[in-house]
Amino acid sequence: MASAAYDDDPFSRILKPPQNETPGQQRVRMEKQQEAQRISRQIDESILESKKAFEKRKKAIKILLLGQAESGKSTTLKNFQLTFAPNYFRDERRIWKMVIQLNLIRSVARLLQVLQHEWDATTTSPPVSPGGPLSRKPSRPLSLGPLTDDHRRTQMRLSPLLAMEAELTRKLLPEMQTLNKPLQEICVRAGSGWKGILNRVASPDPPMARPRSKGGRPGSSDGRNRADPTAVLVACRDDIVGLWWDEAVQFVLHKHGVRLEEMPGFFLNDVERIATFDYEPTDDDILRARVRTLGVEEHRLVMQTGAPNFGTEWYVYDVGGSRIQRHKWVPYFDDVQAIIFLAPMVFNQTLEEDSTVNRLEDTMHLWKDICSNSLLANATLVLFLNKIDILRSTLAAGVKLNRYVPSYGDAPNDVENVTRFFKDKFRAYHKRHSPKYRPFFVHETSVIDNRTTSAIIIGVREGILHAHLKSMSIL
Ligand SMILES: Nc1nc2c(ncn2[C@@H]2O[C@H](COP(=O)(O)OP(=O)(O)OP(=O)(O)O)[C@@H](O)[C@H]2O)c(=O)[nH]1
Ligand SMILES: [Mg+2]
Repeated sequence: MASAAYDDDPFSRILKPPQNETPGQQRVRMEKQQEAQRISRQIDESILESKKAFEKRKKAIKILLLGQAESGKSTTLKNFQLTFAPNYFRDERRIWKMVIQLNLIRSVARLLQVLQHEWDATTTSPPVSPGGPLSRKPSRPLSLGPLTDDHRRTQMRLSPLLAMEAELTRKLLPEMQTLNKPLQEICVRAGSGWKGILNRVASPDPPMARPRSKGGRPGSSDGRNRADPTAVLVACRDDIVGLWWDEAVQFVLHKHGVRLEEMPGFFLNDVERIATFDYEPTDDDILRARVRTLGVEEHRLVMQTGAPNFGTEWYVYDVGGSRIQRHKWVPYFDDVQAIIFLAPMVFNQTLEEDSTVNRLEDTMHLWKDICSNSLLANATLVLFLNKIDILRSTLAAGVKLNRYVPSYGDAPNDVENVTRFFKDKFRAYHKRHSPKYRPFFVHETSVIDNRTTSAIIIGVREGILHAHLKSMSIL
């Protein structure tokens, strides 16, 4: 009977013990069978786990941060992290310290570049001397412009900083060597483990490198240890401070229309605090640090509130905003509940990737595309009119909006009127181009200010949760 059953069932035939099996062979066969069963159970369990994770993820709320490059997407993500996990950056300060140092070095490099342009341009111009701390000493000018040979000497003393920038960028971003463009920003490819790389490069300062006194020059005879950005920055601190606050230098920057304070990752006002051996970035510093995003990064956040089993898990997707990055956004469109769109209120600048396109014009086009996209028809759109602080300082500096946007006409050139003007424009596009009705949510933000941004984010979270529950007919 047993033999007939084995012959009928193909599985049983496979498992059928061979004829004349010895007890030893039987033991080995049984052990193999048990091992096979254990592996099969393991596979079943992992399939179940993945299914559970998939279901959980389907229930999770997904937010996509969109907007052009430098609009403030990654900074908004940092605000989410700080709002829902106040100690988020505690263990990352060393990494951010290096980013901030590189941001600072980049500003110095840009400053020196402008001075060089001035030297190149003024060799035949009549001298202009607005004076200033560096130009008070009598010295023979090398050029006929406002800059003296004191400025030249400072420029030469700062050259180790530039060498350091090139060296660090090479270490951090080997792929950028091929681009070979001067003054490039630090950028990170999503999922490249960039924090790990930075952590390895940002080795702690050796104890022997600490100065005996403030501003000492340790590490080598002139203190400019080529491998340590902290030591080089400390050694260059007084020169950077002197140059940045020098009246002649400010005059040249103004003359060339360069507002370094509007550059991403601007830390020149904080050199005395940052260029020290004991510097540790604050959360505010980290919010202002600039790292360009390439690709799409997924960040999981777990929140304390929400309906039981619902609304506690959020995924925030941070994307690269430059034009060549935007096609990578689309695969995320059909699975998100909400978009936070960052529209920087910078009306007098052009895109870095295309200097013929005004930033605000690009933002308006992008907003129109997002509003009209049918894959996003059910998503809640939240608009952040960001960089309000920069708008304020631009208007205060006397820059007229109607020079860039003639339709603004003769309305007052102040923050209140300008903001209202843009709000109305964005609202009109939203109404006209959305495939079906949806409410218009807008906030004026300056996402480098965590206190006000946190309050906005908490409100946005409630709004998104509410809309999501409603769409699932839970409310
Ligand atoms: N002053 C000011 N600076 C801001 C504001 N929002 C962002 N920034 C700064 O602008 C720079 C660019 O911000 P990011 O958040 O990196 O921009 P992004 O949209 O992620 O840019 P990509 O990654 O290139 O797409 C950073 O140095 C920020 O600190 C703001 O409201 N005011
Ligand atoms: Mg970014």
